[in-house]
Amino acid sequence: MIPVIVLTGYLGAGKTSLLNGLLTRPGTRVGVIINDIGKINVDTGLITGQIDAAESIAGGCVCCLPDSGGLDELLEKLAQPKLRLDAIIVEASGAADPINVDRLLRYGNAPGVRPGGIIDVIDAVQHEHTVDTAAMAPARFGAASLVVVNKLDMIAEDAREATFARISDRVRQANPKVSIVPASHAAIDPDLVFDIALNEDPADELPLAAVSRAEHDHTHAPHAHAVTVPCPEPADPGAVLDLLENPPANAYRLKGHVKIRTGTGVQRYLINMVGWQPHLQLATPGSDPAKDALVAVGVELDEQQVGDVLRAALEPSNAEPSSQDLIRLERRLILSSRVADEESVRS
Ligand SMILES: Nc1nc2c(ncn2[C@@H]2O[C@H](COP(=O)(O)OP(=O)(O)OP(=O)(O)O)[C@@H](O)[C@H]2O)c(=O)[nH]1
Repeated sequence: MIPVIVLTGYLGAGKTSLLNGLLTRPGTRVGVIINDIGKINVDTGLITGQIDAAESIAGGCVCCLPDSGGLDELLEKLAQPKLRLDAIIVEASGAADPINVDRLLRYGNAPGVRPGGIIDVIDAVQHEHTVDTAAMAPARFGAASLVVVNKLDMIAEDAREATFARISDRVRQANPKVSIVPASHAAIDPDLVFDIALNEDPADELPLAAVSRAEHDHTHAPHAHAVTVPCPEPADPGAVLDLLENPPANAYRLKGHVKIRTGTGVQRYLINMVGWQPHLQLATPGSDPAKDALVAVGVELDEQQVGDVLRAALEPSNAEPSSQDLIRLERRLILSSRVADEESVRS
């Protein structure tokens, strides 16, 4: 399933800049949906990286669509196997409310896609005059999976750290567990957001990867780190679900194939968790059980601690799983296969 990553942020916060940064890393085939309200046109050159497929939602804000119909249609188009996309990025308009965008994605029905996180971009200079002006922290942060505090280059050097800390505190009032990264020119490490599939240019793509990789290495964006823990033997479903419900600090993503003991024997699953939103499906056909492993990706990961937490969750288990944990597993699979069913599962 293709992850759908949504960029939100107040007008001028740096969404297009962030998108451009993500697109400078060929190796991953990326589709883009622009919510232009007639303003941005993919052809104007504002988007400078390599896009493998593009669509646009014009004439209105994505979050004000009467239902997810419009967005679902575009996602379905981009999810066609012939496009071979690895990720779809939706740049919402500056007017879009992340809460509504989150609702659209959760209750959408586009086949072949899964949530890939909502990245909310904050303009560190204007934030407290535009978005965060009331006593309560803005509710919009509750829907974000990653918050990028941008334009820190425009803050005096001696005030930068304090500004980042102040804004982070406000964000955490609405969303205590969200990942927050500092940025200038909206530069974040693309590895944090999606998998960089290759370190070399694919034969049929523009041979730009080497150049842009070199550029990327000079952006000074905080680097994403990965911690990998192999899963050669079946683990207990309860332990794995506990991990997904309470992932280690700063682990923005968890992904990988794992073996889990179920009521009917051992089953292999593909796990994809982004910003505390877990997605579970049966293992990808053709994937090699000998390479099963779980990978945590994040900025400023405590590698030892994260490794210990993952190892504990993946501890080989010979015990029969409890019926309660099997129900939890089933429920998680249903929620992942059709997020729109969440309400019916709850009731
Ligand atoms: N100095 C500085 N300028 C920035 C930074 N990020 C973005 N900009 C500039 O701010 C302006 C707005 O950036 P965009 O990336 O277009 O912002 P946006 O959120 O896509 O804007 P809208 O689509 O109009 O809502 C552009 O001129 C960018 O070059 C930054 O971190 N530092």
